[in-house]
Amino acid sequence: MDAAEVLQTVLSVIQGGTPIATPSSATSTPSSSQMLSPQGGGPPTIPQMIVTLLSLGAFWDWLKVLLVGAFLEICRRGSAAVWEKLWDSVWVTADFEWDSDGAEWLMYWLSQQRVFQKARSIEVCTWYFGPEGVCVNDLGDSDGDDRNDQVVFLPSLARTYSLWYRGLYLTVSRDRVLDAGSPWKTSKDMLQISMLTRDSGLLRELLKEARKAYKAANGHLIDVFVTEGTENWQRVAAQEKRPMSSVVLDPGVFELVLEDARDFLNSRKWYSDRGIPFRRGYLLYGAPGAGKTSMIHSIAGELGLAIYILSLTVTSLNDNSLKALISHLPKSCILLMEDIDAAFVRGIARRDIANPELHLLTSSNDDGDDNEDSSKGHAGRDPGGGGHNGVTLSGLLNALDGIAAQEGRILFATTNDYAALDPALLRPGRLDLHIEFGLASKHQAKELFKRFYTSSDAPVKVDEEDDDNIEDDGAGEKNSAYSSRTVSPVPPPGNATSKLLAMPEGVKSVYVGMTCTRHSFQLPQKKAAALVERFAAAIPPHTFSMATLQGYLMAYKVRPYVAVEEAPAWVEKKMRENDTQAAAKGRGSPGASTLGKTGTFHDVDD
Ligand SMILES: Nc1ncnc2c1ncn2[C@@H]1O[C@H](COP(=O)(O)OP(=O)(O)OP(=O)(O)O)[C@@H](O)[C@H]1O
Repeated sequence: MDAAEVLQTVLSVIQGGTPIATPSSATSTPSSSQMLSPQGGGPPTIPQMIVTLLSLGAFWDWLKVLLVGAFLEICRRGSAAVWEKLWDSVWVTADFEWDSDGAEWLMYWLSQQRVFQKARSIEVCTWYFGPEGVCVNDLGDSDGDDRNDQVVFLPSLARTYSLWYRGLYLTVSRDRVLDAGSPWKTSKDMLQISMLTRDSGLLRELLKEARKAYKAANGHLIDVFVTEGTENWQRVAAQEKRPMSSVVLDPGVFELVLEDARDFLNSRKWYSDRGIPFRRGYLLYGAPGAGKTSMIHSIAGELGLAIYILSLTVTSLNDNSLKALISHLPKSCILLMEDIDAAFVRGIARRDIANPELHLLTSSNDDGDDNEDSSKGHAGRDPGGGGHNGVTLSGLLNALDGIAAQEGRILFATTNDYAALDPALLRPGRLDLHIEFGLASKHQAKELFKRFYTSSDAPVKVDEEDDDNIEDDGAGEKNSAYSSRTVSPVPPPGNATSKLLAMPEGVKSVYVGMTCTRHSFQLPQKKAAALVERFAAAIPPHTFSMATLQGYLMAYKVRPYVAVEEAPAWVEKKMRENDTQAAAKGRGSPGASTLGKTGTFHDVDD
């Protein structure tokens, strides 16, 4: 009986009929079909079929093939598993997403390794420098200052680099894999590092070393994050730390905030012992251009904290995403909400969108005292001229101090309009310390002047002798054609600075703003002291913002004498402008450049 016959028999049995007779079965002596047929001529029973199958020689051949195949497959899989186990036992491997911090540290570490510097296959990138640009190299033919000349060397895709670390064999590879988490089936790059050792602690050591080297290289920078999508943070920049001395405030203000924040960061246990949420909030309010943002930047540098900037006016933001964003903050960081009043005026919905019939947003889903706070003085305030997002005041309050709010974060909120803020937001626990920033005081004007002309990293050398040649009335400087608004089209000859500003004869100066030809100017101490006093005397206190004064001095970057000389005229002109503006707007009396009602400032420029 051949295989076709057996198959036919089996099929007919399955179909419940009698076996189909084949020509061979019709002619031959008792065939399989006959054997399978019960004596009564009905369909064969299952035991009969089994007996028949076992009696077939081909069946045993098939069985042998099957068993050998199964055995070989088991061996293959077993050996693969054993090999994998063996491999795992001698290698320690770690995978990093390409845009993760770990990958960044390792990339920096790798960029310092000779093997990588000498690698013969490498990806050269001229547009991606990484958020910190720490892996940036120049090609050796420039001083490296020009970003256009710089490149970054990345490991090539799907290539493995081998090197030695503390005498251990190490491989690094970069691969592109399918992003399992992405609904769009996008791919992502992964950095894999494997070390030939059984001690996973060594990989941790390597990571620590890479992080330390990276941080050391970044010691002068602070990380700045913004929201990515609506629930995640993305690092967008690493900015140079701003020296504390560059923010000129009245004595003690900067120190007060800095020490308070420092003290807070060191008091985690104190807070937890007393069951107080470990969070601190500062509100910096006052005149535009008074140094609020500058101070936050500088404090972040002093404390070594990253800044997370959250704009409440983003239209895609809602209560849930706000909560998610705040709960995704790291343990210690600065959360910056700039112009928080703008959120109230333009973006934030003061009605609870879940309960639109509520005219005033109450915090019944928050905690008790907000009810009372929220109802003070803000009823009927128009939520603003459109652009609403889904953030409600209670959503904001919850996000700031609800259960999910991150512990250890420092919140800095800034506003130019203190009165626009809801009292619920201002209460201790949310914004604990409110610091007012006024227009420039005499002290600030003096310090700003000193900062311009007496301290600089790369001063233009002016020795006493040269300096003495500059007449104190600034006549020498006056002709230097170095000014923001009055530029002589054809500068007087023989002046190095002026040459750079030279324009073809007959062509009028067409620009306003500041030109920059020399980096800085350094006055000798004794001259500086005298000029500082004269400058401060010319500037009326609490009349101009620091940004305005800075703008003025920028126009006289290398002409301190003229800056002092022309200050009274400039002040007069500015005051006049301001009066005209105030009169035009019909808001306030002439000279309304000074502090208005509490918390609201008007600068002559603003
Ligand atoms: N107190 C200050 N000391 C030094 N520079 C200052 C000071 N205030 C303002 N400036 C300068 O003015 C410019 C604007 O400052 P900054 O952005 O810090 O002001 P702000 O108070 O945050 O303004 P706004 O409320 O409009 O955001 C910056 O270039 C900064 O260097």
